[in-house]
This record gives sequence, C-alpha cells and structure tokens, in this order.
Amino acid sequence: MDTIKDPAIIKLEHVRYTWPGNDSPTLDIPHLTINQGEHLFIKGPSGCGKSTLLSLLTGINTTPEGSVKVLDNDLGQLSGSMRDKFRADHIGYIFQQFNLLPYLSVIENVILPCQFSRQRKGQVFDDLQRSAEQLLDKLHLDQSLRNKSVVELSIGQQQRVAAVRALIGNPEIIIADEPTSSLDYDNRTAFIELLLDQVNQANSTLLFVSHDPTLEPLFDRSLDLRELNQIGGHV
Ligand SMILES: Nc1ncnc2c1ncn2[C@@H]1O[C@H](COP(=O)(O)OP(=O)(O)OP(=O)(O)O)[C@@H](O)[C@H]1O
Repeated sequence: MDTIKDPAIIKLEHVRYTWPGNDSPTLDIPHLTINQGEHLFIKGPSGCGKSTLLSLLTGINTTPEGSVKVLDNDLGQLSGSMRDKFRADHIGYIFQQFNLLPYLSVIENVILPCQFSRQRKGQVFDDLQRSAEQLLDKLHLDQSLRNKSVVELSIGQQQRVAAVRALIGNPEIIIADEPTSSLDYDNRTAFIELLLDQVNQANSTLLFVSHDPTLEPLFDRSLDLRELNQIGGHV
C-alpha cells in the first residue's frame, strides 16, 4: 500500500499559552493545521495574540498545554538549543522589530542564518555573498549601503534587510510579522513580489501577519485569530 504523505507542515492541538506573570491565558487554540506550500494571511486586532502565536510556531516560546508540531517535530519535546537549531535550519523569520544585529554590516546580517545553519547554507546554490547582494538588489537597497552598519539605515531599509535575511537559503517556512509596516508603496510592492516569488520557487510555506487588508487577496487563505482563539475580550 502506498503511504500518503501528510500535507500538514504545522499542526496545533489544544494549545493554551499563558505569558509568565499573567493570570489568564492569551491563546486557547483547539486546532490549527497549515499545509506545506500554503500562503496564509493572519489578521486580527492589536493584542489578540498574533505575535504570541508566531512565538509558539517557531519554538521561541513553548507551552505545557497542548502540542505544537512543525515539520513532524513536537516543539515542546525539544530542548532550547534543539529548538534554536530547528529554527535556524527551517524557518526564516521577519520580526516586527527586525532583530538585526547592530554591530554587523548589512551583508553580515543577511548571511548570518547561513552561518548558524549548514542546511540553510547548503540551500544557497550560488556564491553566498552574491546571492545576498542579488536579493538586496531586488529590494532596491542601494549598493552603497551593503557594508554599512545596519544602525545607519532608515527603518524601511532595515525592514528590507530583515526580509532578505529571512529569505536567504530558502527555508521551508517563512514567517513574517507585519513586514511591510515601514515600507513605502513602491518598496512594499517590490517586497511582496520578491517574497511570493521566492516562496513559490522554493515551495515554502508562508505565514504573513498584517493589518493591511489590501494584501489579503494575494494569499491562499486568511485566518482571523479572533475566530480561532477561544480567549475573547482582547483589544
Ligand atoms: N513578553 C510578554 N510578556 C507578557 N505579556 C505579553 C508579552 N508579549 C505579549 N504579551 C501579551 O499578550 C497579548 C497578545 O500580544 P501579541 O503581541 O501577541 O498581540 P498581537 O496580536 O501580535 O498585537 P499587534 O498587532 O499589536 O502586534 C497582549 O495582551 C500582550 O500584552
């Protein structure tokens, strides 16, 4: 008998998460499945738990209540260092606050994931530096900025560096937390085109959190966290 591969790349079952020091949970998610190659738009009002959900999907936080499985790994069963390695190997994350390293240049920030992860580096099929430069070019980042420290860049330029860092090495999962909030119209369009182009080429799964309703139609599926999360009364 043929074995049928489970298309789910992310599976949450009965997940509740309470931030340390809080009396009540922020998230209560009975069930969530995201399939391999899916492009998912995640929305919901400020404070409803979108970033908290992403922190569980990436293993930045874990919970003893329920299970979070990503690429067949139960993240709650992995040690902190195993989760760090898992994240470096498989997930490109564009953080809301970018999380660029201020003492590194633009190029050094971009190639960082490939220094942490041999797997990511192995998935760069060209010279690493050249691949980084090509991606930066596609996002209109001026060549004169490549060797500057990221602190010398504008917020919109930093956001583009953070995006390229997430894309390098074609990770299976790209997670973007409001990645276009600091971009002007032209750079927003260039960013979305590059992002969709890259994830399609690599057949990656894309989770995209945004408050921008004009982007929603570009995605396969939309998830309103207010409808999924059983904890109400947020704002
Ligand atoms: N580090 C933390 N410690 C304690 N509580 C936190 C922490 N981070 C978030 N929270 C709480 O969890 C809830 C959800 O926050 P979260 O950042 O996940 O919302 P969000 O939907 O991503 O909001 P936004 O759209 O404004 O980014 C909020 O009530 C927030 O105060």
